[in-house]
Amino acid sequence: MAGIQARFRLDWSGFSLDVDLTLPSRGVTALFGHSGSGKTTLLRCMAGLERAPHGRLVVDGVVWQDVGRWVPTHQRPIGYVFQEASLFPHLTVLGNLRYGMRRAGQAQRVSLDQAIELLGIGHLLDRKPDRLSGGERQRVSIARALAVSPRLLLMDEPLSALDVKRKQEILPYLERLHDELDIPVLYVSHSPDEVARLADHLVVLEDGRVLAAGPLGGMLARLDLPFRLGEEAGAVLDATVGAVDTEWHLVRVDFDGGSLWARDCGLTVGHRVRVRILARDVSLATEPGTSSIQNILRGVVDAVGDDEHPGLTLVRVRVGQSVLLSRLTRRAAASLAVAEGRELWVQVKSVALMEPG
Ligand SMILES: Nc1ncnc2c1ncn2[C@@H]1O[C@H](COP(=O)(O)OP(=O)(O)OP(=O)(O)O)[C@@H](O)[C@H]1O
Repeated sequence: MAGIQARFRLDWSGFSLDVDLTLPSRGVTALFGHSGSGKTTLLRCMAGLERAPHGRLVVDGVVWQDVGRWVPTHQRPIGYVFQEASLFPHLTVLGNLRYGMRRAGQAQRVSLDQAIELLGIGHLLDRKPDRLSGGERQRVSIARALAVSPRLLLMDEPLSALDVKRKQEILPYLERLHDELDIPVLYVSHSPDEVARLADHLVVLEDGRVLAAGPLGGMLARLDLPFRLGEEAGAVLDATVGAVDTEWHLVRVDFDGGSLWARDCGLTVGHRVRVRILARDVSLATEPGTSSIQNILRGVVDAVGDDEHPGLTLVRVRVGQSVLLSRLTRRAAASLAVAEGRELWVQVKSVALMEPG
C-alpha cells in the first residue's frame, strides 16, 4: 500500500506519545506543535532511534516495524537532517557526500550529481566543513541525506539554527526538493512561513497526540488550531499566473474563485504559484470603496472565530471555491454585522507569491 502508516505509543514519566497517522507518499508533511509536543520523538520513532513497543511503521508497503519485525536504523532507507549540520569534520564536502552514498547500496534513487546540483554545492566539494558558512553546511547535510537515496526524508527544524538571511537562501533549495524529487518528507518546523511555503500536508501535535492532520489549505483555513494564532495566521491558495503587467511590474494570479494582483517577480503566464495571504492583510467592507487597495473580491462569510486577543476576531470568508482569513477588531466586525452567510467585499492589501505551488 502506498503512503506511510505510523502508529507509535511510548510512555515516559512526564510524557507519552500516542499517534496513529497515515501520511501521503508524496510531498512534504509538516509536523507542527509547541515545544515538547513530541515532534522529535515521533521522528526518532520513524528512524528507529526510539523503539516504541507495539509500534507499527509501514513505508510504501515495506514494514519497518511491527509485532515480530524491527528494521534497525542503519538498514532503514532514511535521510535525517537535524537542526545543526552534523558533518564529519575530517572529510571534505565530497567525502561527506560519498559517505552518505555508501549507505545507499544499490538503490540509487537520487544520484550524487543530482544531490549536488539540487543543493547548489558544486563549488564547495573540496572544502572541509569548518570552511563553510552555516547555510552551506546545512545544504551539504541535506545533500548528504539525499545521497543515501532515502525512501523517506526526516527533517527536524533544518533551518532553525540559521539567521533569517540564510534561511531565505536555503528555502528555494528546499522548494526544489519538493518539486523535483519523489521522496516523502516529514518536516518539523515552528515557522508558519516555512510551513506555508513548503508543506502540502500538516500534522499538528499536542502533548504527544495528533490534534489535527490533513492537506495544508484546509488545515490553515480552520479557525480552531493553534498555528493560526499570532501574526502569521493566513490562507495559502494554489494559483496560476494569468497576466503580466509590464508597465506597472505586476502579475495577476488566478485562483479558484478570483484573481489578485501581486508584485512581479519574474514569473511568466501559466506558471503555477502558491499564494500566501495573511489574515492581517485582509479587510472586509460593505462597499467596494476607493482606497489604495486594488485587490477587491466578493466573498461570503463562512465562519467567525475567536482570536488570541479579546479585541480581535478571525473571520473565514469564502471567495468562490477558495477561503481567505481576515483578522479584524470585534468592533469593526460588529459594525459590519459580520455573521455566517453575510456577503461582503474582501480587500486584500498584500499578497506573497511562493513558487511553485
Ligand atoms: N529519552 C527521553 N526520556 C524521557 N522523556 C523524554 C525523552 N526524550 C524526550 N523526552 C520528553 O518528551 C517530550 C517530547 O520531546 P520532543 O523532543 O519530542 O518534543 P518536540 O516537540 O520535538 O520539542 P521541541 O520543539 O522543543 O524540539 C518532552 O517533554 C521531552 O522532555
